[in-house]
Amino acid sequence: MIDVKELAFSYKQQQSFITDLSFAVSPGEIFGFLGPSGAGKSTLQKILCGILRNYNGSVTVLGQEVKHRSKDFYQQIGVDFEFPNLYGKFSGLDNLKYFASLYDQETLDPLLYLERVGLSEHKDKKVAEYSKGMKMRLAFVRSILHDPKLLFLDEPTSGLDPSYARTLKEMILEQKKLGKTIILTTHNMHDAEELCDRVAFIVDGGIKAVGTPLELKSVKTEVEVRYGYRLQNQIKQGKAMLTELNRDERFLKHLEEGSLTSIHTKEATLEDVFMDVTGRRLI
Ligand SMILES: Nc1ncnc2c1ncn2[C@@H]1O[C@H](COP(=O)(O)OP(=O)(O)OP(=O)(O)O)[C@@H](O)[C@H]1O
Repeated sequence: MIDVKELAFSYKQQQSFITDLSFAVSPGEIFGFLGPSGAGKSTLQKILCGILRNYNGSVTVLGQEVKHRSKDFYQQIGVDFEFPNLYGKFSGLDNLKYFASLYDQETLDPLLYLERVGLSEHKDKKVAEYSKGMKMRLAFVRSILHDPKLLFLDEPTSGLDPSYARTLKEMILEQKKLGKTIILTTHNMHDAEELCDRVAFIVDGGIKAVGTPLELKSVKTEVEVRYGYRLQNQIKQGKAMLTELNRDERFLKHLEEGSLTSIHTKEATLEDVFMDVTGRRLI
């Protein structure tokens, strides 16, 4: 679906921002770009969807070199970038009707999808009067309206209230079930873990690691154990590395005496691994 080989890209102010980058995305995958602000996630997305064309190397998307994409390329991809480009003087429904009219193929029913993202009652309101979250939900619907094979989503849930963030995540997973390929940009490790089949760690315009969230986390083998125990009518807490628990005298004593009150492991998060691999925090 996407095949990037030896990609190189410079901004005027930032020469050689991307150098020698190669990766591939299979059909039906949700592939995440995870990285902090300024890492190059949006730049990569803009290259993949044909907005930035002055790159070197090869970027094949849907079988086409994006630099020389054909006219029907945009019929097959959907784009939802962070700052939605919507028409403020049109209503939400009219925005969707207008975008639907740009496509050759039949589109989804705008009313049905406005309802799903909680915008039915605001469908006739001018988009200029929408809140940021309302615009984001509308922009998401716009990106899937023409039933594209490939979706580019840039922070689709950032800043949404939890219930709409959940709705959008369910709709993203629904798109995957329909066989769509999705490139999802995020700096939220929870979203990356919940939604992505594979995740690429992006820093300084490069990919520092790629894998499933489980594979990436399994690199970090040091697991900490925290346990609670009862001592003179008080609950105290102890900790040890899992590999050293069998030599932790306090733990063994309370285990034998039956005075342990809790045990839990603190497993590595994607953010822990991200910091280990890249030396950077996600935010
Ligand atoms: N049009 C541009 N001209 C020059 N430099 C740019 C341009 N757009 C982005 N950059 C620079 O390229 C780098 C990567 O930016 P990019 O927007 O791709 O990062 P990002 O990972 O998407 O960040 P965020 O999470 O904040 O959106 C940054 O240093 C940014 O300043």
